[in-house]
Amino acid sequence: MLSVRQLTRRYGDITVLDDVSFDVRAGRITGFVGANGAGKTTTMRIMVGVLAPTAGEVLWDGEQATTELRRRFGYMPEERGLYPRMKVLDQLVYFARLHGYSPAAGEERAMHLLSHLGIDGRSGDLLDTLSLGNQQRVQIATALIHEPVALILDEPFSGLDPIAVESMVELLRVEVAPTVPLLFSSHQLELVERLCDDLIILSDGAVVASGSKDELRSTESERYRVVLESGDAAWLRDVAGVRVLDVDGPSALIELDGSVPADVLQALVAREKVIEFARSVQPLSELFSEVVAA
Ligand SMILES: Nc1ncnc2c1ncn2[C@@H]1O[C@H](COP(=O)(O)OP(=O)(O)OP(=O)(O)O)[C@@H](O)[C@H]1O
Repeated sequence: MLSVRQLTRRYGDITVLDDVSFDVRAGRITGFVGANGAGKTTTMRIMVGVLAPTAGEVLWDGEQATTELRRRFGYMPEERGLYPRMKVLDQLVYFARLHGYSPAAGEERAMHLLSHLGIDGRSGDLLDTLSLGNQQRVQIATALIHEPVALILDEPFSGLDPIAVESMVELLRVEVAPTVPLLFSSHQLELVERLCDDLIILSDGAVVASGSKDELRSTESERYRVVLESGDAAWLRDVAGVRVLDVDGPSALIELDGSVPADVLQALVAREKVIEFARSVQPLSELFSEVVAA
């Protein structure tokens, strides 16, 4: 498990990270979200060791992460850092060799990743002749080239078309061993919602929520979407144990303050025909606005 504890980072008088602690568990995909300037990149750079924290530490299975270990992390920086005038395969083999691969093993690994990403046909091309999306695929291949023990990806999906996103997601699912903690930042909340198991929400340099996606979305009281056959659902406001959050004609979003769902449903059908009574899961975008605005 990869963890950060009480990370603080200051630039002069400005504190951009303030006492940040969280865990990135192995075998789970952890999404890292927060508004522009919240401190995601700063945190990730500290985790891989390219930036020093003002205070706090990065732990691996509870012990301080060494430089040696962090060399085995895979990192996709926000500012993509490849050689534009070098051929795609040559640079992947170059990075593989920096990690101790032989030229043949490096080439094999590189071609394996490129073919997974659907760009093996471009292996002999100069990087800057590829589209931005394809350059990004090469960047992810670079992060994976040495079979990393942990993966930290800063906005890996930004600017990609849906097919490229799918091939990258598929590659991560297949290539990343279940023992590898994977943290990725993104502003695409629907994508984060679909992909991640765990979530960390950062706001103004502080963690405002963290945990499994399901835990974070389950509110104290249960929410249900109710659709009546006709009329106006506003009368639900008078039903005991029900708090109405939203009404739109015959449909309403309600919260049950500890009351038994079956009892509430019974009270509703006694009065009117109910077409739908279904548990409603809070979308991530709503959770995000709630915790960031709090
Ligand atoms: N070298 C620096 N000197 C001063 N301030 C900095 C420096 N680097 C980053 N910051 C500030 O730290 C804050 C956090 O920046 P960071 O890039 O970590 O945010 P982020 O969450 O990754 O944002 P984004 O989603 O826009 O990429 C910002 O206010 C930024 O201006």
